[in-house]
Amino acid sequence: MERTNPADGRVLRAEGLCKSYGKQQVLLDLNLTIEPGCIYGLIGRNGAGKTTLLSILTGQNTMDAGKVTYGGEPVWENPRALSELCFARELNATAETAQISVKEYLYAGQLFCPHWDKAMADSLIEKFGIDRKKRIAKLSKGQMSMVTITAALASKAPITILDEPAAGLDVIMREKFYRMLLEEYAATGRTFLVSTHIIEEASGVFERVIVLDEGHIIADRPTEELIDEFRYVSGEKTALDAALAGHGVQPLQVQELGAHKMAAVRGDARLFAALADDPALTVAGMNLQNVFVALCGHGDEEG
Ligand SMILES: Nc1ncnc2c1ncn2[C@@H]1O[C@H](COP(=O)(O)OP(=O)(O)OP(=O)(O)O)[C@@H](O)[C@H]1O
Repeated sequence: MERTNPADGRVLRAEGLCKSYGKQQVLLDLNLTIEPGCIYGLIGRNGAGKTTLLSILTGQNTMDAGKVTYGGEPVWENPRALSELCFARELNATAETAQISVKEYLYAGQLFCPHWDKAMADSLIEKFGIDRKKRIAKLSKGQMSMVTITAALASKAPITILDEPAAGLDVIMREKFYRMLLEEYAATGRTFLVSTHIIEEASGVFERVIVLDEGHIIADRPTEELIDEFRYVSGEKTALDAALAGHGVQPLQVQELGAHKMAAVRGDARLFAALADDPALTVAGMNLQNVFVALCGHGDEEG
């Protein structure tokens, strides 16, 4: 299939990014590289700074320190760089754009996005069954998500960023959305950066996952490689504690049920093989959601 709109090797890069709102520091000396031709997932807890990061990457928000470049050029107030980047924000009834109709919203997309694919926008809106004369404010939450997704896909921007695109969608529409994303990616090689809280569902779509926690990126890895660094190890409490201490392992997260204990452990194949060799222990794989909870669930332990 023809790849119509690749980023031609141009990289979106954030270096030393710092951002505060008043006294609240949200991003702390953050570095990130978005390579062309990849689907990235951005995950982080509520308030971790995902939207702030995405808006700074696309020149829609200021930073206090650091720089963001695309193809080596600063992004801020740079029409050439910005024309290659699409940031599809979540719509809501109070957004500035909420009083215009779907048709007007998509027309604005056409004016702002030089690679806009009108036929694709029309076909998606039709497929989603959305009345284009309706004002955005009068759409359901799911329909607002569909309009955002339509604009993101039809923008044909080499780097397309979607902030919580699946939030308002039911499970069937979410599956459909990820299928459309994969099809578009296969056809064009465009880069997508997608933030989501519905982690497990999206994990198969993300080639690479970026975890944002307390202003820092704590993981930026191919999804499978990241998942493979973690295991649940369980067994009788004293046997588990002794084994972990023997290997010098500090568990990330523990759950106890009576004399039984389960620990989320980060390590390598050698450690996991050694733990699996212990007849008193059981070693099991984790999924991306489990890994996220182990990495970012600090401070929320029960008891
Ligand atoms: N314009 C603003 N003025 C003041 N504080 C802000 C502003 N925008 C965001 N914040 C604060 O910055 C922090 C990060 O917000 P942000 O929206 O970037 O997080 P997020 O990871 O996208 O969160 P969520 O997953 O809940 O949408 C939050 O504590 C938020 O209250």
